[in-house]
Amino acid sequence: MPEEKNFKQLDLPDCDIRYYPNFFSQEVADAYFEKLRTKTHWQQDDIKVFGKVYAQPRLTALYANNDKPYSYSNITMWPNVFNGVLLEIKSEIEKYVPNEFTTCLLNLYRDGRDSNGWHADNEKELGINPVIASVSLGVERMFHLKHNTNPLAKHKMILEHGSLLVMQGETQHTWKHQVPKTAKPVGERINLTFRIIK
Ligand SMILES: O=C(O)CCC(=O)C(=O)O
Ligand SMILES: [Fe+2]
Repeated sequence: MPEEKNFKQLDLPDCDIRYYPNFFSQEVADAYFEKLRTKTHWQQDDIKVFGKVYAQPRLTALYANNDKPYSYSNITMWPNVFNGVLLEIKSEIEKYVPNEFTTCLLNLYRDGRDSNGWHADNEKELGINPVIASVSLGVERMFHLKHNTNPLAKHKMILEHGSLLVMQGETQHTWKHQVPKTAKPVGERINLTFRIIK
């Protein structure tokens, strides 16, 4: 039997999104942040938007237990081999979200100018109705959700240090999400999204 932990099911149509506010304790989350900040092979890719090339407004890294690449927005990322801290986080998540995640995409938002624009994680290598388990470490940032066809269906929430957000079911087909820039002077945030790519 999978273990239970307190979560809030978001009351939104056509999706299945759960938020676990304190999935990791403050101490554990602090230690993960520090390790991932220094040990991750961060990269900054260029993205093409309407034919113009920009540096992606955040650093990223891909880790996996296989050699499958992940492609989005004209970028193809090749994975590093999972390290100890990512394997530890992955196995803790899998106790509550029964799945065998193969891959983790990491984002480092260096300050409030870094962001992640409106998108859905609907690349074909993720399969239909992917389960995406998203861990937040470091400063809190806003997370926005909007329905693809119903302009009244939208939501804004804060992703806290040590939290876990799970998006599953039809969510990636019916909703988009973003982490907007903020004018507030904020420090670094690391986000980990565990996914399955076979
Ligand atoms: O940083 C986040 O909370 C979201 C990241 C995200 O949506 C992604 O990497 O696909
Ligand atoms: Fe995403």
